[in-house]
Amino acid sequence: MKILNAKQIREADAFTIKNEPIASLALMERASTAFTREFVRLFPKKDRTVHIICGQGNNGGDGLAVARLLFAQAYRIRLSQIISENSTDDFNKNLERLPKEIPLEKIRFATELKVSPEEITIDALLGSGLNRPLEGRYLEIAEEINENATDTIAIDVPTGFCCDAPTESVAVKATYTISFQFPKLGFLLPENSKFTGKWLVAEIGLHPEFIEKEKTPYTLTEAKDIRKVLRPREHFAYKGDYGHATLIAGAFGKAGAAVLSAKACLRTGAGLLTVRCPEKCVDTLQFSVPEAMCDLDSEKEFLSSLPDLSKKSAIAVGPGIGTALDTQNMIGELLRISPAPLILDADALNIIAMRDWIDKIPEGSILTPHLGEFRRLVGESRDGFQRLEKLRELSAWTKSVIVLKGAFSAIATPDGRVRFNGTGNPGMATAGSGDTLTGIITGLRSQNYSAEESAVLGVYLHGLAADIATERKQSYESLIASDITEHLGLAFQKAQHLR
Ligand SMILES: NC(=O)C1=CN([C@@H]2O[C@H](COP(=O)(O)OP(=O)(O)OC[C@H]3O[C@@H](n4cnc5c(N)ncnc54)[C@H](O)[C@@H]3O)[C@@H](O)[C@H]2O)[C@@H](O)CC1
Ligand SMILES: Nc1ncnc2c1ncn2[C@@H]1O[C@H](COP(=O)(O)OP(=O)(O)O)[C@@H](O)[C@H]1O
Ligand SMILES: [K+]
Repeated sequence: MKILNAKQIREADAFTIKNEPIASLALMERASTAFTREFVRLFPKKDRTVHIICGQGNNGGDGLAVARLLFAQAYRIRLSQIISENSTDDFNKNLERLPKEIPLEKIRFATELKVSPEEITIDALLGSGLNRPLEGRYLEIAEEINENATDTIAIDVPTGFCCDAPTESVAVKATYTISFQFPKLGFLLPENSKFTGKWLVAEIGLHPEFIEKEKTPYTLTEAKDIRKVLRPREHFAYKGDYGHATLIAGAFGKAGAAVLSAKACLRTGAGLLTVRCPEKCVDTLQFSVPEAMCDLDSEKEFLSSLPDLSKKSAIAVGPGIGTALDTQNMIGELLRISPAPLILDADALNIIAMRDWIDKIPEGSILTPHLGEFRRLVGESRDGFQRLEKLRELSAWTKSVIVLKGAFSAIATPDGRVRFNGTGNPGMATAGSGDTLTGIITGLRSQNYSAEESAVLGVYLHGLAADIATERKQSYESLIASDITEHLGLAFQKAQHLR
């Protein structure tokens, strides 16, 4: 799914109006109907008054149409119209169509607006037409909503929310945002979830030809993209067909990281797996993952040297390795001689940052930093937008795929594209879930998926498995990394659409 900026969305609206063709008023009706459908799903009970706060632009026009549509479904509605000098034609037409039974209050000063916690508040004040930070009356209204509303549902975007740049002033903090056709880039960045709340996208039938041809570096991966890339297992397959992966992982006290990665790698379908680990990790590994072979380092407690890496289909390094000097030197050697593209995670990334070795990363590798590791690699970012630019730069610089982990993990490729992932949940903010991801990506890379495919598929399946685990038997609180691996089977089935 493409992520377009506010200007492109305006152009998509205009193109649709001209070429479908459809009257702009009818398009507004379609958008409002789509919003109403989602709203009714979220709030099927009609026991609370719905207070709709409208500006006089097209976002306010949507608000008026939504008022009429909800009123027709027997919701109790009241409207506040924030009076300003101008109004759009479609706003005016929807005002004419508004049933007389709906109470409408004209608000000139912010102090006249009363927001009640007992009501459901719909924010239709400003949408994607925002062209400067909120100030004066609009700012006071946003503050009044934030202070007193309990459930605020934003039409398209919360008032004051900036789609494509940091939101620098006050904005409405919505409980839900029901957005039209496209997720907005800002929805995917961590500092903005306080404004959007939970967001969802309502399809409004903007012209497919426009969407097809419009260029953007940003997309959100959908189930159908995954299905296209996943390859079925061959009937006459032999384990050698699915590669021999190597995982360089573990240190004394951190054998668990190696175990989690190894299990996830095998559960993802690698033909063979060898884990290179310090001696003190071996028993734990062999006991917990008997399917994996172990290759012992000469050191007992930490890794100090490389195993034989010839004929390996994927080499992952990092989970639980620590940063001992010998381990640092081992990483230096690996970057120098690596015969196959690498998957670099955790302390391998920390070592690269400490030793200033970004230039040495072999082309075609996959890096999987979380926010902290990313900061160590490329320094502080002012905000999520600048961080995205740094992500794209790092990918181009290293000619590698970079997975910036978090909610909506972002996967950058050297050609400048960024693919966001929508599966996963906050239960995954738990020890070892990153180690599991490394295993999954390694398993895919080992089966000869490209670096980009492995990252996109891996992150998707990782999140999907966590979602299934949470839905079936865990809560966000109780989810642990092993649950993710245990549910990879169901994730594959769902992704392949067998169930
Ligand atoms: N045909 C279309 O273009 C469609 C538009 N739709 C709706 O229209 C919205 C966009 O409508 P508009 O472009 O009319 O804009 P808005 O309704 O978002 O804003 C109205 C006007 O407010 C002014 N404004 C901007 N920033 C301000 C600020 N900080 N303080 C005070 N005033 C400010 C601007 O002059 C802007 O044109 C979308 O978010 C969506 O809800 C939908 O109905 C779908 C179809
Ligand atoms: N709130 C969240 N929503 C979705 N996914 C999340 C969330 N928090 C963490 N994750 C995912 O969980 C994993 C955590 O990885 P990481 O921070 O490296 O954990 P660890 O170091 O403990 O293994 C990443 O894949 C990340 O995308
Ligand atoms: K709004």
